[in-house]
Amino acid sequence: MLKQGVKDVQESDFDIGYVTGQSESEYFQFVISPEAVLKRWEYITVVQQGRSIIGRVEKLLSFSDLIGQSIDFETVKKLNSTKIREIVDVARARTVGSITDDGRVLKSNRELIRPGTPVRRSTENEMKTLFGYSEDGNLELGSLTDYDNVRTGISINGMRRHVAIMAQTGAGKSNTAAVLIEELAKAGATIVVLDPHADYSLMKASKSMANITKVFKTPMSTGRYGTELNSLTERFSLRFQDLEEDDLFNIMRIDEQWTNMREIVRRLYSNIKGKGNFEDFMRAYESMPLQDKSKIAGRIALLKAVKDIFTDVTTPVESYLRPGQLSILDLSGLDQDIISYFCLKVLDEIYDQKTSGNFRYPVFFFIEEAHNFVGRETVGKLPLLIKKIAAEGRKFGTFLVVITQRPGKIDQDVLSQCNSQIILRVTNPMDQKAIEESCESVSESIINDLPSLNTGEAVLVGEFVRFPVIIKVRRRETREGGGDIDILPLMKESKMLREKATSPEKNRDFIKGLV
Ligand SMILES: Nc1ncnc2c1ncn2[C@@H]1O[C@H](COP(=O)(O)OP(=O)(O)OP(=O)(O)O)[C@@H](O)[C@H]1O
Repeated sequence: MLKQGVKDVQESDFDIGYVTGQSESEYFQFVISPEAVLKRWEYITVVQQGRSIIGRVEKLLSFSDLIGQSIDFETVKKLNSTKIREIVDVARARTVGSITDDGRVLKSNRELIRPGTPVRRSTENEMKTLFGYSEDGNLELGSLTDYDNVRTGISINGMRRHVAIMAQTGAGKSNTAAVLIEELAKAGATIVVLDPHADYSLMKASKSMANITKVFKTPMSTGRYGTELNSLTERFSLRFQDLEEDDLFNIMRIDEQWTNMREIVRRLYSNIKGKGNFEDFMRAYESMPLQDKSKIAGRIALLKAVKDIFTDVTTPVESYLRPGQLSILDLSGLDQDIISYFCLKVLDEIYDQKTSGNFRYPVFFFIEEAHNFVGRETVGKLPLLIKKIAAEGRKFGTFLVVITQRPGKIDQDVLSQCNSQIILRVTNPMDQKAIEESCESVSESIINDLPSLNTGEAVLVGEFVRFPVIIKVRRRETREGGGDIDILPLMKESKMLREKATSPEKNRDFIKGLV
């Protein structure tokens, strides 16, 4: 940014303010030069004993002694027409870190910042030193907000802990998760994505990812695939005779209290288990006494509705767990019980491979809509397994990336096991509270920033960054599966169809038909 009237000189060369009032090592305030235009979240520097201390502007205030709260309209008008200028602009900044004169980066500042110390805008180089991205051991996620040239990211080593991606709907969660998947995949990670709305399946359609991606879907998938991609997907299937009784109860939604129903199904299945397929099961059902048949008829209908997912083989773990492979499980079109059953199978098989040492490479599980898999009140084997992975998984090189639009609804133990967070816009106070309570490194000031983030802007906090930082996440390179629909042209089209259908000619024809 150039100072007015001074050509070719960066404004960062000038003092734009002076530290005033009471300051601490973490916070300080400064009076702003009337010529300077400063925005929230800009970075500023004070130099003390050869060390550059970088701060982030968190609050901007403007004061006037003359134009006080009870002043009337006419007086303000008169004052405005005079040359009297006594307004004072003040900024409050939080220190982020400091850079020593030999270029070392220090995480915190322990020195007092004295009143009267000059303040200047931070230079791009200082920003790059503090937040910059270097090829080695980093994943580039975007650039520093308002500093497009400062590419920034997270440390791969920081990914040795679980990560939470949280945002309200439409704030850019899926795009952020896709960027993280792309970056991890480039670095050679083995990734498994549980994708309830087929938001990620189109990653397979991108040149850069096509060879390393496998999309598994069921015949019930409602994902928006093109014909060319459809042929590249693989079928995910289950062998009916491999189901446990509990699995069958879950699929047929027979809760524990329905003991009679459970007993009938148990009897029916005990003759088939391990041997007979879905058709055998249905034949056995048809030959049951009418009294028993009618008791479970509704539940049989539920099972019939998902019969297409059953074949004679269960998709083997080797097909979705391969070094460096991105496996996307398209779970669209299935209801939550079946989704949970599928995911339990997949996670259980993979975790088994990891804990037994059969698969050496780090595995990242991306769980979209995680509050539906491991909610505060969700019970069952799947939430138990996810909680186990959250508690112990990292010892075996198994890492979770939980993605949710309802942080307040996800199991709080799982959330608190995530040592790094990517938080996009969140305005719901309950969700903000849940984030603040479960995430150690999230401060009140970060929570206050969340509602004002633009789409795609994210706060990164925790183990994978040196300092909490607000970035603009880059757009995903791969195609979106579930982005916002452009409704305007569709509404125009439906209006046209409506007009056509209700045109005077149509009406005339209709009335003619009546007489
Ligand atoms: N970093 C970004 N820059 C520009 N546009 C973005 C960015 N991230 C997301 N968008 C756009 O914002 C819209 C919503 O993004 P996205 O689907 O990622 O949000 P979401 O939080 O996952 O929403 P939902 O909960 O509805 O799935 C999309 O149209 C997407 O293209």
